Amino acid sequence: MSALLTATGMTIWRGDNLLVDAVDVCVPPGSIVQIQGTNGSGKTTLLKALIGLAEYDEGEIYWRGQPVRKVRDELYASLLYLGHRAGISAGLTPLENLLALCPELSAGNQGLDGARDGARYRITQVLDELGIADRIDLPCAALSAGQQRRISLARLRLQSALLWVLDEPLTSLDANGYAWVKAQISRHVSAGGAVMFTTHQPLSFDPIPVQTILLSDNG
Ligand SMILES: Nc1ncnc2c1ncn2[C@@H]1O[C@H](COP(=O)(O)OP(=O)(O)OP(=O)(O)O)[C@@H](O)[C@H]1O
Repeated sequence: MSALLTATGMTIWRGDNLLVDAVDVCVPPGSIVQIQGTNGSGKTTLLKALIGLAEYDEGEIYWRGQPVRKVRDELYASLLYLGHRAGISAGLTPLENLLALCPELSAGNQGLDGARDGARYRITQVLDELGIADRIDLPCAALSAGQQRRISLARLRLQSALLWVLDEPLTSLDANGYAWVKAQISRHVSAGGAVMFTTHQPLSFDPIPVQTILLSDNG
């Protein structure tokens, strides 16, 4: 099956540092790609460059075989990106944050009680899986770092997207959270989706193979 995202010769300088040196990337449907490296090795920079959120010096990026600059909207329509930070508003509740972050839930008929109740029901179910359903109406500022991370990760169950791009998705999580994220990734790729993420440590998803892009300290 043809690849979703591919890139050839990705080269990224930051100041005098060659962070990423002629790296090739291929993300087919049903695959897991991990970008691994130490602190400061360029993982986030490469991940963001691949989806148009950071500049790069050399390389070609393609979405489904088309130069990405011509089909960027198609890439974004198929993308779920979770950044390094939780990306939620501290003054809003988990429910409010997730309604805002999940277009499928917030679009259209939020003025109608039935639609709002349906969205709340779906969000409550996912937060229950994550062990934080009882926090649904508290301001996120009152939640721990790991709980805030879980709010952000709930999007993996609430949004529908072919390609997940996750920057250090296991940050701040305990063993249960870690297992939940791994299960979501396995489920997604088993259903034909693809996942690309950054990590400090290599992760295993047996029996699903993982492709590793290893960045060295200075690219
Ligand atoms: N806009 C920029 N200008 C100058 N240096 C930058 C810029 N962006 C990133 N860097 C540098 O590039 C290096 C790589 O940063 P990056 O965030 O990609 O690393 P990382 O591998 O994701 O690190 P960590 O594991 O700590 O999150 C760092 O030394 C950082 O300071």
